[in-house]
Amino acid sequence: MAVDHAAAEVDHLAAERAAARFDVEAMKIAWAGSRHAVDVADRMARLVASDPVFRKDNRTMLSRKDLFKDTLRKAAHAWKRIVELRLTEEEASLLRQYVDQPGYVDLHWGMFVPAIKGQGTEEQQKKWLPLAYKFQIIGCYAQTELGHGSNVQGLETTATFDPMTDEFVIHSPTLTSSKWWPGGLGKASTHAVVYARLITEGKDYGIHGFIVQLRSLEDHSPLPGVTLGDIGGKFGSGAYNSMDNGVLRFDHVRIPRDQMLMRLSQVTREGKYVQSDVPKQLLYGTMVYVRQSIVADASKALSRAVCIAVRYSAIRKQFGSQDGGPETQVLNYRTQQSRLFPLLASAYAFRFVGDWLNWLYTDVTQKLEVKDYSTLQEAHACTAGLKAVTTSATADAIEECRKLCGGHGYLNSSGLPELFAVYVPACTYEGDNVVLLLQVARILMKTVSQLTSGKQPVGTMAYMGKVQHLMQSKCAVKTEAFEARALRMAVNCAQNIGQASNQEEGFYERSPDLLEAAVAHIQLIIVTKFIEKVHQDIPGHGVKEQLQNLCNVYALYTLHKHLGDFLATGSLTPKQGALANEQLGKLYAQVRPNAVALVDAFNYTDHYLGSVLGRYDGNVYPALYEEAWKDPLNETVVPEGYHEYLRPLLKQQLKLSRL
Ligand SMILES: CCCCC/C=C\C/C=C\C/C=C\C/C=C\C/C=C\C=C\C(=O)SCCNC(=O)CCNC(=O)[C@H](O)C(C)(C)COP(=O)(O)OP(=O)(O)OC[C@H]1O[C@@H](n2cnc3c(N)ncnc32)[C@H](O)[C@@H]1OP(=O)(O)O
Ligand SMILES: Cc1cc2nc3c(=O)[nH]c(=O)nc-3n(C[C@H](O)[C@H](O)[C@H](O)COP(=O)(O)OP(=O)(O)OC[C@H]3O[C@@H](n4cnc5c(N)ncnc54)[C@H](O)[C@@H]3O)c2cc1C
Repeated sequence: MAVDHAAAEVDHLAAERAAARFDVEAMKIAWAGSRHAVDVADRMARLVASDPVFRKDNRTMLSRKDLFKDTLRKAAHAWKRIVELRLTEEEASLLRQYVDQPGYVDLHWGMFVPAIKGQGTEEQQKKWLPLAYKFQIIGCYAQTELGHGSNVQGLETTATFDPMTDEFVIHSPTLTSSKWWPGGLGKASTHAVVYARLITEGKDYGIHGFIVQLRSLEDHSPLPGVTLGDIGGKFGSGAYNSMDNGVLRFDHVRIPRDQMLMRLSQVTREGKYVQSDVPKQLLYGTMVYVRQSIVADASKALSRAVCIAVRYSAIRKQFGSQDGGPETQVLNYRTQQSRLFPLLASAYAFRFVGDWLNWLYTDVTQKLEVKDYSTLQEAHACTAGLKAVTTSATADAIEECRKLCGGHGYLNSSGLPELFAVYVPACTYEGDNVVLLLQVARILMKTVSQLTSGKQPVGTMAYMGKVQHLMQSKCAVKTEAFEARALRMAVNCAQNIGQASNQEEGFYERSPDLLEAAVAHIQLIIVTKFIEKVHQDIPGHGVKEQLQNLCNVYALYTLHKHLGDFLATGSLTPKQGALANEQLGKLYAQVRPNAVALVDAFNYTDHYLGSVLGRYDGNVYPALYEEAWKDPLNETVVPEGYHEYLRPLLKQQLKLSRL
């Protein structure tokens, strides 16, 4: 008798859900932050999922041109819906998230507008922001050049003030000064915030931001002196190829003086350079803003991958039980759990540290408004470090989820290849992760060097003030071990650098160790913020217990993975390390019955997940089968090319065999 495997799989997920030991609806609130956040996200996700224009299941099969046009169409339709439905800023930004297709609007709202807000004077904001808010202009963020991305001070584009005409002359003096990479620049943007070296009265004052019009508002053609286009196809099918990352060159393009962003410094009518009393690092403010939002995005991308892998692992069965009973769900294999559950825990960890980082960013912004710059360094270290650690971990985790889904994970219809391809550049954009971790390391070294002078470190570095205690004690397996590991690694680096003939040389020589010290410091922050979260009042049956479990999984898994650091610094004994590993196995057993419900709590629609393996109803096999037939290759039974290339070959073989 034929067994309906599909129906059996569907029942499997229902059984998993019934076995969960906590209130999923309450967990949705803990994940999203509030009842309101759940409701509004739910509404926007469904709005997108039910609109045929936002269909995306065919995306990996489109040509680059069709994909780009599809992105323009989706962006225009999204804007139409936002206006028609009078959506709030919160709703509109969620709607764009669920459309889930990188495009020029991301840079317009995500960098162009924030750059003007952060670096423009009130007058400049009054002039430019209304135009941007109504999409009467489209903007991008043109910083990186062909020759320099990480080294912002090395950019070569010039903005030379001409006092005769009260204008800046924007120029690309070399090939390597061509702007290269800005998203939205290639085909869509009419304007850009361009970063260039300001030259006035014959002196180079370094990098500053300028608003430059690139294309005609009449017919979209490039303005005189402007050469621009797309930089070409990128990694993976679909994925980030919907974005028109661009190249841009200027040939002595003139802009009015008041298009220099003048909040941080000004050039007077006479050409005098005037520095405001604000730190010049505020020029990097837009990057800080985006880095904090990238941490929140890491938890979104990671939770999507984990949701797919957990649901599919509950459906997928391989090998029978020893007594010839039913086959085993792969989710029951201890190895599957030890690879998957730390990723599930990381998704929650990144979500909560992302919320905290958002709070920190808001707090710093408010302080800046009253000219309090005391937390600027903390904001830089936390955004740079958390961006680096969470994006690297997420990129690795998406690939691990693909492997956890076996062969089917490699199909585009699993959603994982595209998620990986679209996500991996997060390790590079908004600051290469190594470059950012070295920034954290510099701040750690500065903090260590100030310990002897009695200056008490603050914020996330405060634990370093307990130097006497942390350098000596053996630690119990909890936060203190993370503190001791991070501090001892930093102090070791500082001591080694101190022995070098000069500090810069020492830093350069020790940079691989410094990277690890920075990672240890950032992991301490993630663990600490997760612990703080679970100490809060969290309503809902069993929710707090589940989060406590996941917090322990995250901490112990991190400890297990970096046991070498803990042992080498004497922060733990080998026996404690072994006990921690034992405990981890027990925790996985507690996560197991709740795993499907824990990913349901992300509340993702099937449209947003975009994966036949991660479907909410678990009906994986019919969906995989159906999806295969949609491939353009299956439009004809006999493939195109048969008559040119297969038939002659086959005929020739036939003739040969007859000889
Ligand atoms: C199809 C399916 C869809 C699925 C979708 C799924 C998921 C999608 C997920 C995510 C997508 C989400 C968002 C996408 C977002 C973005 C992508 C698009 C755009 C990307 C844009 C960009 O990349 S823009 C360009 C970014 N460029 C960089 O980041 C450059 C990095 N370099 C630097 O920042 C600097 O050069 C530097 C910091 C490394 C060094 O600078 P320098 O001036 O040389 O400084 P010093 O090192 O000498 O330091 C001097 C002092 O300044 C302090 N400091 C440095 N930076 C800052 C700062 N930002 N804030 C405050 N202070 C800073 C530093 O500490 C020093 O201080 P001291 O003097 O006290 O020591
Ligand atoms: C998808 C995507 C979108 C982007 N969008 C934009 C945008 O909208 N606007 C924009 O302006 N830019 C954008 N960028 C550019 C991006 O910000 C840069 O690529 C990024 O900052 C890295 O700089 P780079 O390419 O110069 O790398 P490089 O610095 O050349 O890195 C190459 C290697 O050198 C290493 N390295 C560099 N410096 C050091 C150091 N001091 N110590 C040790 N190792 C080092 C790096 O770790 C890396 O391994 C985008 C990039 C991508 C991939």
